[in-house]
Amino acid sequence: MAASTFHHALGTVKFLGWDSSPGSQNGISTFSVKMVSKDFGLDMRLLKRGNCSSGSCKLRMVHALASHSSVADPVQAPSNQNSSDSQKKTNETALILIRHGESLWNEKNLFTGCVDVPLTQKGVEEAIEAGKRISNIPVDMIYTSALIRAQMTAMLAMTQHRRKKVPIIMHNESQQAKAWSQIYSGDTLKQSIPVITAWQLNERMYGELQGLNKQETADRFGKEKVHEWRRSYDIPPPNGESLEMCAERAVAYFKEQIQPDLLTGKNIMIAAHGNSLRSIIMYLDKLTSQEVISLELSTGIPMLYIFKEGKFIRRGSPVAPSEAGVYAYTRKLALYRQKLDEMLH
Ligand SMILES: O=C(O)[C@@H](CO)OP(=O)(O)O
Repeated sequence: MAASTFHHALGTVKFLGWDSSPGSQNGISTFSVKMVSKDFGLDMRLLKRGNCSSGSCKLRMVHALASHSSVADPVQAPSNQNSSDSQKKTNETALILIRHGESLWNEKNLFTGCVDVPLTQKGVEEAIEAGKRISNIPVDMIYTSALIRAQMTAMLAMTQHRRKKVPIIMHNESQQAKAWSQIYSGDTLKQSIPVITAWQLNERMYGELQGLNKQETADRFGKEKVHEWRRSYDIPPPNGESLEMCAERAVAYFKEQIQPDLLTGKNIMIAAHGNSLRSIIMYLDKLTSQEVISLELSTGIPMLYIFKEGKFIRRGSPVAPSEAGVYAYTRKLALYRQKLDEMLH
């Protein structure tokens, strides 16, 4: 069979030739292909049923060695699968934002910023509770900051998800880290959720306020001054980042890395911080620099958006995993939940 290109629900794939040992499992022949799609990259092995000579056969991915891997979730709404025009049909996806649970420095009322502080016991419980609230919402990819409090929150929340996929942190910091963390089972990969960590989603850098007590700082510099440092849009704390500076990197990252994933039909969760999320919400909700001043985010409360036809529709925070309104809101969420119910009962 000559080299040729196929269109598959996962992207365009280029046939490279037969696998060196074209085995046969239950009548299924294997061959190797190279994904052309920039979203998947690298080599992927596909299975094809029956005779391959026609070139019009259906492909099913079983094995991927992609660094930025993603796999079709078998518990997706039917309209999400098996069609080359799935790009058109998957233009409605879920975006979940979660501010991390309470950290040890939140508890002590200290400015934290980019200092890497873990969760308190209460923060652990908040993350678990957040996970319960989103346990029926599909998650294909997770983005977190580089800080442990956001990563703990994402991981603890996912322990509650009914789909029971395993969140796996991608290590792309070096070729070796990437090579050493490869997964060699297609089935295992299908049960995994890639977790991308990015410093751009970190909390705003609080400069010389980091480690200082918020109350003592207010007593020393005045309540108004400290409020200006904490909540104004463009006034930075001493040697730190203003919200505007934080937005420059966090919103740029969202637009360049996360939004393209939403556009290709992936459901995404972002676990990050008070101010990096405030800047992203400012972009999603088109808030002015005046409006964002009064936006406050509680720890461990998930917020749901639906991304549809290029627009972000704020759905609010699911009050409980059983909240009917959230799942009835789109046909896809309702179908996803129904499929989970069928699978788990
Ligand atoms: O200390 C911090 O890093 C942040 C978030 O906890 O505080 P603030 O609410 O002042 O932005």
